[in-house]
Amino acid sequence: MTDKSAPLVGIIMGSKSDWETMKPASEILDQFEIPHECRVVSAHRTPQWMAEYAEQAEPRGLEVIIAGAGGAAHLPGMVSSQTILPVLGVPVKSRALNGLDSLLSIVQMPGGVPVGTLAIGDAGAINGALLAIRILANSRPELREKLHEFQQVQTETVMENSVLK
Ligand SMILES: Nc1c(C(=O)O)ncn1[C@@H]1O[C@H](COP(=O)(O)O)[C@@H](O)[C@H]1O
Repeated sequence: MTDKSAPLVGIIMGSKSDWETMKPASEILDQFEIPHECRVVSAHRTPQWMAEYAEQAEPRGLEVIIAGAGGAAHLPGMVSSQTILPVLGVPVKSRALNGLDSLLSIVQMPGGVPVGTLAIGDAGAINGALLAIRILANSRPELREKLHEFQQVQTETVMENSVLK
């Protein structure tokens, strides 16, 4: 029997300071009632834990990993190199370079080690969660239904507020 509460998505981030950016991803997954976990895992500061996390993710039943990191953001790529799960990278806005460093560190992967790179900041985190849900929805019709509803409500909300003057 499959455990309905076992996490399907792992949200990881290089530092606790990334939580504010990554929290909206967790909120979207909550909204869709997707079991997930949120952990600090760093390629730089906790390399062994990162390797363990990446290697164990698939056997533990995770299906997608969303990895947020800022600055020299090596976490998504290093995790991708040690798992066959889809890894979605969220560049966290850095103080020094506004997240451009994070974006470039995540996006420019060598061929053979894929990371799906999202936008800088919380929009990237939100879309990372929605992409994770779309991936899960490929084999879960009930999730596909929820995604249709989500899009419809979003469109209706924008249309209801479309007249500005
Ligand atoms: N980019 C990485 C990695 C990594 O890629 O492994 N580990 C931590 N960091 C980043 O360092 C920034 C500053 O971290 P602190 O706020 O803890 O100094 C964070 O945005 C984190 O993602």
